Amino acid sequence: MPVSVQSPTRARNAGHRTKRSISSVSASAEPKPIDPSIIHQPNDLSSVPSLLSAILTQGIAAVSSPSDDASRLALLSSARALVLALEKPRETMIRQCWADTTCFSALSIGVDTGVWAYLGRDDRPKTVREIAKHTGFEEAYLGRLLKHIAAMGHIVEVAKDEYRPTNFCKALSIDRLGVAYPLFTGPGNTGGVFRCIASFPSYLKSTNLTTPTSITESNTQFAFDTPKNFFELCHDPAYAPMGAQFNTHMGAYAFGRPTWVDEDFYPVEEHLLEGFDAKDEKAALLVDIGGSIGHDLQKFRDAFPEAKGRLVLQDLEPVVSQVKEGELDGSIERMAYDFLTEQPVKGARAYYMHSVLHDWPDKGCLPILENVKAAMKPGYSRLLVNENVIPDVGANWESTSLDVMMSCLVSAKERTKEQWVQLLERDAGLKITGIYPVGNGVESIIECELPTEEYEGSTGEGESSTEESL
Ligand SMILES: C[S@@+](CC[C@H](N)C(=O)[O-])C[C@H]1O[C@@H](n2cnc3c(N)ncnc32)[C@H](O)[C@@H]1O
Repeated sequence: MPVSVQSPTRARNAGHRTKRSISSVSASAEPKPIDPSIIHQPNDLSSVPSLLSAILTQGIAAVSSPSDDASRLALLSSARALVLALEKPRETMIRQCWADTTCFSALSIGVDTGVWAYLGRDDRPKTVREIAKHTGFEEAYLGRLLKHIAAMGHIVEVAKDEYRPTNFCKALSIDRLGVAYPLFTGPGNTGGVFRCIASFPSYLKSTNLTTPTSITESNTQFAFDTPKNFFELCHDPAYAPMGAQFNTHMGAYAFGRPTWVDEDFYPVEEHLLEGFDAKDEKAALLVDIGGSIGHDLQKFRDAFPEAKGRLVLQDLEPVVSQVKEGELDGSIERMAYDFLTEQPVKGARAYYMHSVLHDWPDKGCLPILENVKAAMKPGYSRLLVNENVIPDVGANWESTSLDVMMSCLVSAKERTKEQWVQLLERDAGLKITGIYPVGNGVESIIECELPTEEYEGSTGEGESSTEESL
């Protein structure tokens, strides 16, 4: 039975009501309750005509030049907006609360049990009976799960109890992509990353709705009732294989996205290769700090196979030991290293950190930056911070979701340009020499050096010609 809750303001004012006439109610009066009939109205019917016309134009551009990903992304954004505009609030709520969550669970079960690997191994439609036989599922229940996945559009129902894979379903059988699902649902009954997401509203209330900044009392510690932070938890054998899944997931995150070694992104040749001091054969060209299982260094090696100098992958021991022999180019050194301790590789041409500082609140970043600074050679070494620079207006959902995720898991954040200038220049005492963006929702390269004596502070304006798109 619905319970009517009187707001504290209304309760306080009730005794004075007789002193105020209805006509004296002004803009400052309490707003009227929302009319419940809006539940039956589409979310934003008025924007449908303009979205349809944008979709027509963007659709023609995307189809006529399939290699132009910007057109496809613009079309996708309008198509998503159209769905939301047409949906009624009840439909959005049921989709988000029932359909998306159960679909996620079913996808995760399918990854775990090899359903997608079997269905997606070729384009031939397969019966529920056949898939059940190959995966050990009870046929009747698998049929129910597949019906839901088909209703959500991820597989195609070609006949009763018979399905064809989509491109997405096939991709789920690739470990790097599929592993995100069991990472979020968690090993055993631990609840994985979802446990943190589910506890976040209560955690925020417990902190009086303030920005999460505590490294020792983050939402992960609250959710799992542990003193361990997210990364320590990942490496706790009780939660295996969460750590390995997380590292693999990080490799997939960058799948198909622009990378800093692409042409027209960061001037690798001019800023790193030229001027590299190759006289000392032990000289390091690039040190990837918190580099996970080496995907970024491998991309660098693929792009610059002839580049001289050491390429050093640094991460915590359980992470670097996850890299199997032959997985990375033989020239990439693996080094177990805790970045809260002294940096052992001195005077490298470049130190690189990708999605590392976003894991830490400002006060947690400072010791990490101090250790890099102490190893940098003045006038020679560069620090390349590969991170989102959130625009003040019009942020992309990939980066905003990551921002909330960071606050939820590790009390950290994605940063705006102003916040990067504050952290890297004013707090850590580095000099930002350029910010190189490549597109909204994709990490930029923030290039830093040790400040020279003449340096009197900078606005963080970079050399990049596309700086204004930040
Ligand atoms: C979000 S991941 C980014 C990984 C990689 N740079 C990338 O972009 O895919 C952060 C990395 O920092 C590593 N890390 C966390 N604490 C660390 C520490 N104290 N010392 C070294 N690495 C650490 C984690 O193991 C993880 O690989």
